[in-house]
Amino acid sequence: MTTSPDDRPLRIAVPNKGSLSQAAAEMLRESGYRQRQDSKELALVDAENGVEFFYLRPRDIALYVGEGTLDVGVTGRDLLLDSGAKADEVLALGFGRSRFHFAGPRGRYDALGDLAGLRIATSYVGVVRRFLEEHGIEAQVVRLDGAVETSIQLGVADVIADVVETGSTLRAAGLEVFGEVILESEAVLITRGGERPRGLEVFQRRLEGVLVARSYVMMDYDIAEEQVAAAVSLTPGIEGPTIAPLRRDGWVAVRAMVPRAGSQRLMDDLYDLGARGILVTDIHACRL
Ligand SMILES: Nc1ncnc2c1ncn2[C@@H]1O[C@H](COP(=O)(O)OP(=O)(O)OP(=O)(O)O)[C@@H](O)[C@H]1O
Ligand SMILES: O=P(O)(O)OC[C@H]1O[C@H](OP(=O)(O)OP(=O)(O)O)[C@H](O)[C@@H]1O
Ligand SMILES: [Mg+2]
Repeated sequence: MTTSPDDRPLRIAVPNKGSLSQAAAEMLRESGYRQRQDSKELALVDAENGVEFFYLRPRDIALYVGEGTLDVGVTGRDLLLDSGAKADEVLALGFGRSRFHFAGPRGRYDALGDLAGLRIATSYVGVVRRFLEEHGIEAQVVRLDGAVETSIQLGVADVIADVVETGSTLRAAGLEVFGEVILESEAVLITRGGERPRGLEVFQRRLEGVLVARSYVMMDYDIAEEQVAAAVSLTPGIEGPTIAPLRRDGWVAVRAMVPRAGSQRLMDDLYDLGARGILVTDIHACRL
């Protein structure tokens, strides 16, 4: 049972809005937890699984967890770093990926050195100030809540530092990135610095199970015994493939988990080796 020392549920902060909220709820559902039906619900108890979810602004989540008010949370790595909260990343969750970049009017700037003395608009003041300090760059940081791309056109800033996913917002504003990537972000599971609250282990294992189930598939095929060694080297599985006898003499059935990426190519290679009846099925959940 996922409970804390005093037997209260594990208290989990989940994004209530924005880019991370839907994917976070989906991942939690796939992990077997109840999720809210209505986006107005602020909290939800899943007594059967010993957890309680609090739906909060992703930007605030690291603060709640850092203060110890909530045990764990799902937020963006960039938001965690920006907050300066005493919370640590314990698991990368593979969704909400983005890059954090400086950008300016197309063709005007091309290196970090160009930033000296400029006004930089951003919603991520903590991340930007730290970056400037680490690189010994003196520039003015202008804090905005959002739509930072428009700030240059309106004369509030010379450049911006913002989240870039597809790049289409930048293009539409006539901007382009320059300099190196400031950071690569994705949704992460966080806990209070150095702490492993009771109940975290089960919660984390469930999320890890979803990550594996998403990135692996189950592959089954039949093959002649003399080709088994070659085939198994292509599909070594996790602990080792299952090999079972077939009714057909001299043939066996092989079953192994393989990475989803490249699984079509693997099927081609197995077919060329003589494997037949090659089947790929999704994994819905697992514990390795
Ligand atoms: N296209 C994107 N735009 C903004 N944030 C993104 C995007 N893709 C991923 N993210 C990540 O989502 C997190 C920001 O979430 P947040 O909900 O605060 O912003 P938002 O999606 O801009 O929401 P809002 O509707 O409040 O503007 C960050 O971790 C960020 O890296
Ligand atoms: O590279 P893209 O795929 O275009 O995505 C990045 C854009 O999306 C976010 O803005 P959002 O729509 O959240 O608006 P906001 O700036 O008001 O938060 C982010 O701040 C960028 O502007
Ligand atoms: Mg936004």
